[in-house]
Amino acid sequence: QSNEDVKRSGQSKATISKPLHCLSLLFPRSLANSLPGPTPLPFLGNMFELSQDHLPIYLTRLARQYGNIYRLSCGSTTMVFLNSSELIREALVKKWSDFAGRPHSYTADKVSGGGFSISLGDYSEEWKSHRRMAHGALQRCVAESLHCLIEKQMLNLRQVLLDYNSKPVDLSEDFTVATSNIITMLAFGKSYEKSSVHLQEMHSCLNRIVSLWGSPCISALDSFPLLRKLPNAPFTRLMREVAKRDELIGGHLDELKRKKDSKDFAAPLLQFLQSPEGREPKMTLTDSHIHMTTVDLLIGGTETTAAWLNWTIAFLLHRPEVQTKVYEELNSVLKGQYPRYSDRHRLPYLCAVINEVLRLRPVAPLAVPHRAIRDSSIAGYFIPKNTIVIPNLFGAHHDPEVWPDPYNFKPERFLEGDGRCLRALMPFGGGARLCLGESVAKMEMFLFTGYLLRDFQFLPASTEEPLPDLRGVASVVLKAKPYKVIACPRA
Ligand code: HEM
Repeated sequence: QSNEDVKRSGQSKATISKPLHCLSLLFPRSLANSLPGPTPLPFLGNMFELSQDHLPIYLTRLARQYGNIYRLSCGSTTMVFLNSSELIREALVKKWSDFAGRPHSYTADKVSGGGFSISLGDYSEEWKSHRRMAHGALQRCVAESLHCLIEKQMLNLRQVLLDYNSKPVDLSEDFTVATSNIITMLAFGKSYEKSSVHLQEMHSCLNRIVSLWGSPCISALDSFPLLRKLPNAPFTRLMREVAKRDELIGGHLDELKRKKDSKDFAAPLLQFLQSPEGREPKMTLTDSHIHMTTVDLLIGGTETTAAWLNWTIAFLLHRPEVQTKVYEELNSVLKGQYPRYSDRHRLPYLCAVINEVLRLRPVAPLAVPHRAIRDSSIAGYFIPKNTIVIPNLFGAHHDPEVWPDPYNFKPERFLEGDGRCLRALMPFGGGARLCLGESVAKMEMFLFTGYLLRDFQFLPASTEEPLPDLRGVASVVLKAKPYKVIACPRA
């Protein structure tokens, strides 16, 4: 523990009110009490801090006060927040086997199909084999069919934008349709129009699950078990949506099963998941595994990349000269052709823009909570088994020690220096729980921006309206607030 940290935790103690401090001493706190952090209230802990409107920004501010590692509690649960790439790397990468668990929680069990989910499932031999098989299948999709699927979706999206005829429109739903179609093509061999009732039903169901699950009246059930005995309308709604999700996805998978041996069976993910080459010893993927893999990929792979694309356009509206520079680079390198993923090394400025948007708006700003599966340590602090560890990726990406002028959009920072910036960028987390769809997302981001910026100039909706809000709305995914834009076809 550095002198600086000791000083910070001392300052924090001095600022809390005396009666509150005395009260808090009456209640034992479990975790390494040496960790700094705001004083928890009896019973409630730091509920006030945890229910802040834009949690990633608030947590980042706390890091300036308490240091890059601090603790907050909710009921009897203590959470450790990591706010720098160095600390996140120490926990998730260097000590990956200590922090690869997921918290056991009442509500996660209810939404994760009895523990078959990759994203919410705890670390175990079965989980490892399941994840390896899903990863292998996804990598084969990336190598064999993804490029072509993305190109097709980009040409569809191009037509949709041309049909808008330079009218100001909110493109977020069109981006979601494109990213969702890539996953549904991989998983079910199907794509949908924006107007499809089926697509809308699936999206609204998955979105409602994510937003209901993140709501305080539902998370409170994890920390305060007594509340589970009381009626809870949002929780009943959540369970209804989970049942609907399972019915929708189960319907698709049953249809694929029936078609399996027919000529029109085209669902690469399922094919690879069930192929003998990808099989793990001592592991048979059941229907429940396949069902939850599909749910994981649909949830993980739709809103994330779509939200990132929406942020990119928002930043480019604020900085038109960056848009011009990307266009000039595309033109001079590709001479009018569409980019291929293999062109990325020849388009450094475009890649720098992609990375800078990922830095400023990591779309999964607090990743997914980790759990210490054995006693360990971070930055010299003792971290007991079962402690919940939350990587604040947003905070790490705004750490002034690493990123000069951290709140400013400056793609150039990725072109300068010795690669330190790339090492500190962690939008996909790291270690055993690294985002399963990282390679899918990277190809999508590159081709989406390359295609769109080659064909269109994005202009503000009008001179009177303000430019898009860059603060956004933070839930599990960090999204831009709705805004309109003109997609003007390039000559
Ligand atoms: C810009 C796009 C994306 C970003 C920034 C992103 C970021 C993340 C992050 C931060 C995590 C949590 C890592 C942790 O627990 O420490 C995660 C997990 C995950 N992501 Fe992504 N993601 C993106 C796109 C995708 C896509 C396209 C897919 C699927 C095709 C996907 C599937 C998943 C899955 C299944 C997990 C859970 C992994 C596990 O628990 O082992 N993500 N992602």
